[in-house]
Amino acid sequence: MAPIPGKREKRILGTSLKMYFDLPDTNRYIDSLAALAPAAEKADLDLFVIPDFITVLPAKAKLADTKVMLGAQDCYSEDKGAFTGEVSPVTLSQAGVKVVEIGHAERRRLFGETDADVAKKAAAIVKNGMVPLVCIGEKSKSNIASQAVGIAVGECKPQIDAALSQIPNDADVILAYEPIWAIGASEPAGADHVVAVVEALRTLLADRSGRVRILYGGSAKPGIWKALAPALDGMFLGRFAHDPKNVEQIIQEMREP
Ligand SMILES: O=C[C@H](O)COP(=O)(O)O
Repeated sequence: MAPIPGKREKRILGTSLKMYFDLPDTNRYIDSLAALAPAAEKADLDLFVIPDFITVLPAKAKLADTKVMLGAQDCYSEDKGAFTGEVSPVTLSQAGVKVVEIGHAERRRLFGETDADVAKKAAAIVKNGMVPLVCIGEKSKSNIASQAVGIAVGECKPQIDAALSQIPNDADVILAYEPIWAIGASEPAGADHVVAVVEALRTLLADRSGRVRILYGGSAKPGIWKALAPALDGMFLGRFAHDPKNVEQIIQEMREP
């Protein structure tokens, strides 16, 4: 069903733990996030957490009595076969994963993930009943503010086109707009830039009938949501979620007025 003009999607907040925590720390972290589930529900917010593969199953057990969605940091594009070291989307789905992150800047840069890989993985994720969380973003920061939005949209468009090319028009998708220069930085991208880019990206998505939610990621932290809220559906946290108090604070900031 096409979105009703002016109607906002349910807000969504989540974090990827990347490879920051060891096993005991990840388990402790999942416990603390589970404890925030009632606050997220009260704020009418979807909350998700993406641990490493090893912790997916214990995390599923810890989150069983909550509505916190479980994610995975990657998956392979085939369901089964001779693909040593890869993780099947079938297995992830069976393990309780609802959201699978693909195309993160670190995977593109360090592990050679391409737009074509992202497209195949998105198809496999949707086929297995999960939602692709597709990371997009421009590589460099333009010094000329008036050109920065156009450059960003120009780099994000082929990433989006590829990710959506192999999935049905009515499939739900989450996009995480993460300017690469803002990932792992001390400060997030400026809200004016993010809002302008995301508004432009939404016009490219107008023909989709499935639910599209767009998150901001890249040094996202407490205090920035209000300025992003007019254009964004949520935030994708990294390091600044490591202290659960920050997540708690952001949940409060994201409550509908
Ligand atoms: O997956 C999360 C993003 O890459 C942002 O990470 P960061 O907030 O640590 O920069």
